[in-house]
Amino acid sequence: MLGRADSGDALWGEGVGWGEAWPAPAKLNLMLRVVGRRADGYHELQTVFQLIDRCDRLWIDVRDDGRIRRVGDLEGVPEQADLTVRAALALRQASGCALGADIRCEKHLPMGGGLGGGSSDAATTLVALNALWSAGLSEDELAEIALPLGADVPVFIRGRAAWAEGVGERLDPVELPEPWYLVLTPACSVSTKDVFSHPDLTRDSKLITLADFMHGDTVNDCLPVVRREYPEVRSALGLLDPWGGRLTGTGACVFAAFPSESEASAALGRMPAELGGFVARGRNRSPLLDRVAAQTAV
Ligand SMILES: C[C@@](CO)(OP(=O)(O)O)[C@H](O)COP(=O)(O)OP(=O)(O)OC[C@H]1O[C@@H](n2ccc(N)nc2=O)[C@H](O)[C@@H]1O
Ligand SMILES: Nc1ncnc2c1ncn2[C@@H]1O[C@H](COP(=O)(O)OP(=O)(O)O)[C@@H](O)[C@H]1O
Repeated sequence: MLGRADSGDALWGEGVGWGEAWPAPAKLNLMLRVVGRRADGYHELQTVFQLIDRCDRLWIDVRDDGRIRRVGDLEGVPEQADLTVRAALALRQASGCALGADIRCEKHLPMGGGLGGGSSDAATTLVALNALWSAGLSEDELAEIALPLGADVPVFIRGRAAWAEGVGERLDPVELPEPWYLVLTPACSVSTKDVFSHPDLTRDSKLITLADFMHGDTVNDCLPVVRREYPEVRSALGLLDPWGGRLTGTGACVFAAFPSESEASAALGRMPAELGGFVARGRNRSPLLDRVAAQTAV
């Protein structure tokens, strides 16, 4: 888990030189309703995704020998289970490309935090390799390959803040305010699978509209279960009470919105020193879209 003292904060914005890195931004779920369950066990959701300017960074070298390799380790994730490797294999299969890749991922996003880091790494790998291999797949085709890798991967392929339905594959871009967020990263990892299989999870929320959300309906149906099962999340949320703290996805991260960076930073400064957290800006457009445009212009 990365704390606030992390010197390698990966943000994007004015004056940030990306070099050869491919950004993989985090997301927040600004609300999340569980509105049904499909025959295959997956849950139907309504959610609003917004990107934030906190990113993992990937470096990818094309190989001529067709091998796909992860460079470096990721604690608890074997190479063949790594979503970057699985994404590259899926793209190679779908495109029939004979090339390979060495993939290095510099993690800045906590795993199992509800920030979608692994999903974003997978999406960035798909988008980057589609360009680097000149595979020529469309955005729709990439989104189709993305979904079996994880319900959250398509939104990172599209790279836009979105109103989402289904399991997250039906996406409508939305223009939202772009506040500053204080994100707290409790020292625990929440399993998405465990939350969705919990007997007490609400699974029949009524459908709402984008207008309802805009008027302040920001319920997260996973919250009661996560708050009960994970004391670290419960206490982090309590700390954000004065600013209306929310859970992102199935957690473990919690967040609150502020009108300015200085107010968000001041609130972070009031948090216990041992609790990890960071300040990031909400974004409606992913830096990945600019990075791929720069690549294809070369
Ligand atoms: C809940 C959300 C909201 O954005 O975020 P996270 O908190 O995980 O970041 C996502 O829908 C998560 O997407 P993702 O993390 O890609 O989940 P997946 O790997 O596809 O699913 C992990 C497991 O959770 C369950 N699952 C997931 C999504 C869903 N709509 N219904 C489910 O029942 C399934 O048991 C699945 O095997
Ligand atoms: N490159 C990767 N980065 C992060 N997690 C990965 C990666 N590859 C596989 N995983 C697995 O995916 C799980 C979910 O990761 P992540 O997307 O970061 O969390 P969340 O779905 O809660 O937002 C991790 O706990 C890990 O086991």
